[in-house]
Amino acid sequence: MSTRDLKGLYSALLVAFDENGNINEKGLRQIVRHNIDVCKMDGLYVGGSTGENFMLSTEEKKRIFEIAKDEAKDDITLIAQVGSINLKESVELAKFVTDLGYDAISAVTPFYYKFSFDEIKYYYETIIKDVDNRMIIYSIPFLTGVDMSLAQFGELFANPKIVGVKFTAADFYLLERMRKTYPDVLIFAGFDEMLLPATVLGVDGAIGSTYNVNGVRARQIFELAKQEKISEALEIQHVTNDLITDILDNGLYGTIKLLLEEAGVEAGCCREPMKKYSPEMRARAKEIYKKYF
Ligand SMILES: CC(=O)N[C@@H]([C@@H](O)[C@H](O)[C@H](O)CO)[C@@H](O)CC(=O)C(=O)O
Repeated sequence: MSTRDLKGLYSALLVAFDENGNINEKGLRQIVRHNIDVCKMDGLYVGGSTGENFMLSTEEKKRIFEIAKDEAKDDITLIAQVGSINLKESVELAKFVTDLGYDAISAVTPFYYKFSFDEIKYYYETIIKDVDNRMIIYSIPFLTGVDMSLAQFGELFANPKIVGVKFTAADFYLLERMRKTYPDVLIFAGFDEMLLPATVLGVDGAIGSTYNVNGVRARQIFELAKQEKISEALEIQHVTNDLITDILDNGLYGTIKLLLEEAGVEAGCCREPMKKYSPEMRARAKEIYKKYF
């Protein structure tokens, strides 16, 4: 099992697709390199929401895990998101990425059906049971509808292989309670627009989509906040949030890919049913790039 320190800043890795929705390997490798060489990320979170993962087949997910590992080698920390409501698939992927040498696995809370907490607990324990690896819970209630309480998180953390949580929520009361109650658990902030307040509350790192292009500013916010230079960090969070607002208005993942294209990275298209880029969307992305980079 990898003993690598998991703390730090991670890009939630984007995946380049061609016009037909197939993985563009060359583009994907370029995105990985850009995150390492330009954005200076500590790690990559592969197979998350940003990776359009829930629209992919098992074989495509495996190929993406292979390409990301092959390109990144051991240069940065790699976390693989293997969660799915097909538990057998998650178990298979957890073994696959552990054999590839991923430093940790992560799994989104099972969604769509209203699973009970006992079922959710069973899901995590089953995924992690037969692999020599560490698990980060991926909690994103606004997309999954799964809200867990402080005590329920605690029940999951009681398993020594469940070492952390990716907390994509704006519930800062719960975040503060979690930090105080479980001081040894790794907490990763999931909303890039709230990186500063999350860092003030003591998160160990962050995982985000916009870090694929805005990693340098994210690093400044994170480091300044840890040094308690709050007003300086806030200035950068303000610029970052202007950028994120512009990105969200123009279409989240597509716009980040178009910004990468402006930076010379072949980031490609999004997977259907996400929409194709219109000429207006492309033009707006060029303006956003000029304004912020
Ligand atoms: C739904 C979503 O995309 N959330 C992003 C955020 O980085 C988000 O895009 C950003 O804060 C803008 O709202 C991450 O939490 C998701 C993520 O890390 C992932 O790809 O799994």
